[in-house]
Amino acid sequence: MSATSHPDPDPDRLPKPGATGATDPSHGPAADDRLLRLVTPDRAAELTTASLGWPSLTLTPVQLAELELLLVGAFGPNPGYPAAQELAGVPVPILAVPAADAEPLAAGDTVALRDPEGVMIAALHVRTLLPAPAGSTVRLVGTLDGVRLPHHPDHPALRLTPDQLRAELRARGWTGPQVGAGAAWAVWADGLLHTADVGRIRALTRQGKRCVVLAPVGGADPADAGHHLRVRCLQAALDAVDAPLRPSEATLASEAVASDAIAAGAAGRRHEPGPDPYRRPGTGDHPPRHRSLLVLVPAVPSALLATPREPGMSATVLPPAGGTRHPLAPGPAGFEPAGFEPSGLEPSGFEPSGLEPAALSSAGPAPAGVAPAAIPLEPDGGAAGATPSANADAEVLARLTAQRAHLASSYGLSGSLIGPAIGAPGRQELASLLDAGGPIPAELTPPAVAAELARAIPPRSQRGLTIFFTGLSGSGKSTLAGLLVCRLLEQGGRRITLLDGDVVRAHLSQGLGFSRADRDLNVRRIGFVAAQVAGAGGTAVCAPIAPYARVRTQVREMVQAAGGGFVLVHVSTPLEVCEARDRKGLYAKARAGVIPAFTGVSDPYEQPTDADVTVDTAQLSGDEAVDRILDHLRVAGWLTPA
Ligand SMILES: Nc1ncnc2c1ncn2[C@@H]1O[C@H](COP(=O)(O)OS(=O)(=O)O)[C@@H](OP(=O)(O)O)[C@H]1O
Ligand SMILES: Nc1ncnc2c1ncn2[C@@H]1O[C@H](COP(=O)(O)OP(=O)(O)O)[C@@H](O)[C@H]1O
Repeated sequence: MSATSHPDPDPDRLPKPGATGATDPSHGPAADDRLLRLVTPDRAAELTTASLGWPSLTLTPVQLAELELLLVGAFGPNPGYPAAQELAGVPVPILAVPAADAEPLAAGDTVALRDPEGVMIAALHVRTLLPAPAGSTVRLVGTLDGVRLPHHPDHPALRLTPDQLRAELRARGWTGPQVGAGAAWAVWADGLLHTADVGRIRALTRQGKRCVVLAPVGGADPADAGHHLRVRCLQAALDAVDAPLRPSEATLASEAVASDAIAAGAAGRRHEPGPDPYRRPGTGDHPPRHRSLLVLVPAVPSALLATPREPGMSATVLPPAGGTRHPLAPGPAGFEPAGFEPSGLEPSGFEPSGLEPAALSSAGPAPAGVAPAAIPLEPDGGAAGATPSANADAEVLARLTAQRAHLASSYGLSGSLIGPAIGAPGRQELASLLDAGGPIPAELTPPAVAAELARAIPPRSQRGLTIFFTGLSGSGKSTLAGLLVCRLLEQGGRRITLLDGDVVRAHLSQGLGFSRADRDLNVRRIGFVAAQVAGAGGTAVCAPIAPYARVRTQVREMVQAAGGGFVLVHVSTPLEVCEARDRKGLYAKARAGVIPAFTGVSDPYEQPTDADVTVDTAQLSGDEAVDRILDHLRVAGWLTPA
């Protein structure tokens, strides 16, 4: 999407990240790599003891990732949560808490910042609290004492701090005396790397550059299969970088060279001829396994940079950002912004960077926020597929670009490619191919990446599924669900779990009533079980009233996040018909006021606007209604044709 080189910082004002003295990074291990902002073990023990008397803040996964970025020095050698949200054009992490939770805090307090398991990561010495204009959150501003880095059980070999990456670059000889001459570039991979991206990396290596693929994984859940799938796919793509170039790739690679040349022109520098890019590893003096390197960084991935959203979008070349300027350079003495506005780094649907209020607790873990979707493909759309307006996108992109360019510079890299390459497939394009179980052409994604995706995401006909009926009492949900289950079992091929409304209430939701809160809890429980069933490859058929749209949407998202498909069936039988049937006599009791809050009579039913199938049993027989549902399942690929 954009290519930037990192010009030298203004030496009078802003130190290059990590630099504490003038050194040539190509000259062996240096004393200048001291970005890590952790206190000594003795001081950490002192802080841990003292923290027993402090208030605690349990950070969300995203806040934890942003704190990690601060502690590894990605925003400069003297981090903290500054009063300004953006310094030298680079957005910096902020820490926001609900206003009510911040009430007991005052300037001068120290707060223990903890991970979701209650382990203290840092001590925050609060300098000031800045109320948000909306009044719902408060920003904590202050300095940090880092106690330890957050623990990551996954992929330890791929997680390098800026210091460690700089050392690795030196060890590989991937540093150069000046920008552009053999120095390593960052290729940001917010989603996957496809054939066009591989071509772009090869184009860079043809220019003599080495590439470090920086994969933002901030907030990823190590127990999330999608996160691991993404990393496996990225590794497979790097293998493809070393494979011989196919003719179909050559076009994409030459486009990438042209695009990069524009960026290089904007940066005011010339490309230098590079070594033979097709030399197989192992023939050089210091043969690395790959011509490029994958590093997982605790930046928060952005949907905007994960996949092209429309043809041509990824051709945009932005001018170089002033990303090497030190974002934490002190502003005018006493400067405090008047208020705080959202940093706007993230599009809707992804968790806002640093904006989600943390939960303040005196001890122990608190509920963590939801981490950004790590599953690279959500075939039916969903949170990660949300598309904000074009203007908002442009603003967010500019801020992201500035931040990413700065981060790459912090990691010792001399330029950045940000966003997918021209020709990279969109999420929907890949999802459709995977849904159908068809081959993914090598022109779109390297075969090894396609194989990883296909292994993890089976075609719809073999994928877990939830069929979720909603409708008024007496509309026919149980009858149709029962009939549908029979038909599916007759056909074979799917393992089915029936979660009927009445049965669930007798077991899973025993004791719950019909208040909105109880109904929501009941439906969420059904959704939870359905997600487990579908995630394990089974088929859940659910038939509650589920009168509220919000919870129905949550259930859809839960099931899809578990890797299953979701089909919403609205049984739209009119109230008068349901009431006339009154099989259980409940409508009569509701009209008489004996049963309070009865759906359709004295309690709301929100008509679905997102139903995949709608059937009215006043118009259709049970068999006809089920035929319609089966037709939909076949056309959508959830069932193989009979
Ligand atoms: N106040 C009130 N409102 C609606 N329904 C009521 C109520 N009280 C009892 N019942 C009986 O409970 C069944 C609905 O339970 P659900 O779990 O499907 O409802 S919900 O989704 O939690 O709203 C529903 O069963 P169905 O007729 O199968 O829908 C009713 O028999
Ligand atoms: N076309 C139809 N489809 C489904 N049910 C029908 C139909 N026509 C009449 N009914 C009757 O309507 C009632 C629906 O009850 P039920 O399936 O328990 O609904 P719900 O689960 O939505 O409360 C049953 O008595 C069923 O026999």
